[in-house]
Parts: sequence; structure tokens; C-alpha cells
Amino acid sequence: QYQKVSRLPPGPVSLPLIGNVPQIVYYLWSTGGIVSTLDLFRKRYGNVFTLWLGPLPHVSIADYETALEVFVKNANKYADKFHAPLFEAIRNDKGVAGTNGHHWQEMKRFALQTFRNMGVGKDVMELKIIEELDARCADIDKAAVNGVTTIQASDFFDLTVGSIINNILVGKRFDEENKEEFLKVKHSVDSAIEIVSLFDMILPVWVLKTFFKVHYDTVINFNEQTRDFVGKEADIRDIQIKSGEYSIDENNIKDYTDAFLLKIQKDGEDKDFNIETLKTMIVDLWTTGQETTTTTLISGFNQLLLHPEVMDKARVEIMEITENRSRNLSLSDRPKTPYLNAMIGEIQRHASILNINFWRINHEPTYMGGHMVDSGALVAAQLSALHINETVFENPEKFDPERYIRDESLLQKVIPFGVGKRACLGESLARSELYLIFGNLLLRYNFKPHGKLSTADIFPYSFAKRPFKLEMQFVKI
Ligand code: HEM
Repeated sequence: QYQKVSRLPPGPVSLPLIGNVPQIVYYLWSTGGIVSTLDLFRKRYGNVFTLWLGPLPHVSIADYETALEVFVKNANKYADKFHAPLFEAIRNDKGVAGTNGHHWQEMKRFALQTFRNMGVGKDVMELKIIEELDARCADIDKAAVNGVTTIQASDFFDLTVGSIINNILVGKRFDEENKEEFLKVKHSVDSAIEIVSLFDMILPVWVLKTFFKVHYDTVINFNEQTRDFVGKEADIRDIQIKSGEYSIDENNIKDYTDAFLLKIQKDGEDKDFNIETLKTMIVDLWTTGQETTTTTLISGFNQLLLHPEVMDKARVEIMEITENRSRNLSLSDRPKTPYLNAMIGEIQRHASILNINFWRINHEPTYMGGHMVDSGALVAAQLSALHINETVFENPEKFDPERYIRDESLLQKVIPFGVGKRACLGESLARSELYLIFGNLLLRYNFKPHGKLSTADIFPYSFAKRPFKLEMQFVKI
């Protein structure tokens, strides 16, 4: 153990087999969460430190410069993720989020290309996002009493974001007819994500199955329900095509499913492109494309309600740009809205939705931030810890969009989508959604809290943060 430790960045004293599990459990309990534990280790051992989760060394990078040096400058070396055994089992080595190598590369390239062709980040997608927002706002206005509507934020944003991604993937939005079914599936996804912890990321499936059966079953059920709900659309479309009921118009690709099936029609099924992979891809993109954006929106509105002066300042800026709301705010306005951009950057820094980022496999001995890192170690840029590194973000606990106005280059150091080869596939879509939803909602409504606001992280022990219960009032402007 001593020899192994000498070939890794510093960290707390570790024991053979159990590694640092006792210290980690103690600090999780005493500091109150994963992010505060990572922050404590960073302050004690420096920006690059090692924690042994059982017999496996995990190297955490908690500063922007080193993350860039490792994952961007040496991008090809860190394309392979360490996949939690549980997720490998449910994804069956298919899809984009839980695979490596040739299959992952093909799936990512095809999804990025399809999103681009469908206009993500451009006018076409902007129209779809605004259409969705209009539909949701019509519901809000219909339910208003004296111009005020009180809602549960999670249902509002789940429906908005869920409908956008569902439309992109399988060409269907959620309306009065199917929204209850969607919300039921979504609530089950929520309860599964809430219980996924640091230990689910490392424990073998048989341990989870034997000793944490209820826990294991919840995750399996979530996967099956999502696959049934959204994956079945691929089967339906395939059957319709085969029976001649539906044909794909090559010049007017309706959704991701159309693009994928067209590729199969042209090149035939192979081990990467087939109906089963299509279903897994839809589930992968559907899951990753919702929770993340919804959590950011809810966490953001919670911050805006705690800091109404920020909301007012952003509104003044966008009122001016849109000439007193004579039109919607558009993606092309981005260069002219420095305060709104700063506000969203600060929301994303604060939200840092993954308590723990995904680990990459270090295949050969190398140096990171001046420390030797042996082959076989797992390495991750810990985005949540990096975003509260006080050497980069002064007074990190403060919600302060002005910090990016004082220093424009600081905004680049907010990296909520990760960096390098395994960075977020939906970054462009998510950035468009956040800009258009925050911006246009601020143009249409004022927001007031209804009940208690949260000042602390919710679910500080789970792998990802979860949107908390936030009740808020939409007050028509
Ligand atoms: C605010 C919204 C979002 C945030 C903050 C976010 C954040 C992230 C992060 C931190 C990662 C992991 C990066 C790493 O491993 O270093 C990731 C991966 C991923 N994200 Fe997102 N994401 C968001 C929205 C989306 C959307 C809208 C989609 C899909 C349409 C999406 C699809 C994915 C996929 C497929 C991966 C895995 C990529 C791979 O393994 O190569 N995300 N995201």
C-alpha cells in the first residue's frame, strides 16, 4: 500500500482493502455532504488529491487549470470512463453515457451531428423552445387569480424541459392528454436518482442485489419504466415504417428517431446501429437531458427568489434589449446581455448539479498538477469542488453575478458541462434552454416565494443534486 501511495497525489492515510472509507464516512457525516468533504480534502492536500474507495485509488482534480491540462490538452488519453457496475448492467454496454471505445464514439458523433442538423443552438430549435414555453405560460395564465399563479416549480420545469427533449427525440410534446403519465414516470426517475450514492458507483452488482435489495430494485424499476415509456416509441416507429404507415422524409428529419432509423435503412443494422441501441440511446438522452436542466432551473429560481435584486437587474437589461418586451428574447441577443449571461453562469456555478463527477481511467503513468499518477488510478475533475475553490472564486458561498462583470475571464472557469472528450453532449441544447427560459420568463413575470426557500444543498449525499420542493408565484407583469 505504501508503495502504491507513493505513486499517487497526496491524500489521507489509507489502509489495504478498505482504503479511506472510514475517513470518508466520518467526514461525510461531520461536514454534512460530499461537496464539503471534497472541499476539506482539497484544502488539506491541495488541488489534486487521492482518495481510496476500497482498493481503488480515485484522484480528484479541484482546480480549473489542472482540469484543463489533463482533460483538454491530453483529451485522447482520458476518453474512457469508469462505469459503475450497476449502470453497466442496466445499459448492457450500449448507448453513450455508459460505454467506451468505438461504440461510444459512434453514438456520440451521430447524436451531436443529428442535434446540429436539427438546428440545436440555432433559430429552428429556438422556435421549439419558445413554443414550449408559450404553452406552459398559457397554463399559468389560465390558472391565475388576480394575475398571480402559485405552482410547484418541479412540475412546471419538468414539463417544459421534458417536453422539449421528448419532442427532439421522438417527436412528441407533453400536453393535457399525456402529461400525467409523463409526470408519473418522472417522479419514479426522481426517487431513483435521489438514492444513488457514492457507494452505488463502486459496489459490484451482486453486493447491491444481496445486501441492498430495495435500493437495487428501485434503480432497476426506474430504468425499466423509462425504457417502456420512451423507448417503446422506437419500436412503434419501426413497425409503422415496416407496415408502410410511416415513411421518413430525408429532407425533413422530424426527430432523432427518424435520423437513426434512416441510417439503419440506408446502411442496414450493425452492432452499433440497431433498434436495441436506438432504444438505449433514447433513454440515455431522455434521462441526461432532463434532470440536469430542470435541477439548474429550480436551483436558479431559488437563488433569484433569495436575491430579488439580481432578478430586477437582469430584467432591466433584457427589457431594454427587447425594447420593452416588443419581442421575445432570442439566442442572438446573447452578446448584448452581459448581466443575464453572468446571472446564468453564477446559477450554474452554485447549482453544480453533480456532487461527484464521472471517473476516467488513467491508462498509463503520468503527471497531473506536478504529481505522479500511476496507471489504473481513476481520475475526475470534481466540478462541484472546483466551483467553490476560493483561489478562483472569491467568497465562493456568495451568490454574486457581478464577479463576472468585474472579471470577464472568470465566466470561462465555470465549467458545469465538464471538459474534454466526455464533456456533456447536450451542452448547446442546455445553454439555449437556460438562456431562453430564464430570460423570457423574467420578461413575462415577476416571481415571489410561496413558503420556505432553501439556502442549503438538498441531497448532499447523493451522486447528483436533486431539485428541491420549491413553491413559487408567477406574477404577470
Ligand atoms: C444544465 C444542463 C446540463 C448540465 C449541467 C449537464 C452536465 C453534464 C456533465 C457534468 C456531464 C459529465 C461530464 C464529465 O464526465 O466530465 C454530462 C454528460 C452528459 N450529458 Fe449533460 N448536462 C446538461 C444537459 C444535458 C442535456 C440537455 C443532454 C442531452 C440532450 C445531456 C446529455 C449528456 C450526455 C449524453 C452525457 C454523457 C456524455 C459522454 O459520456 O460522452 N446533458 N452532462
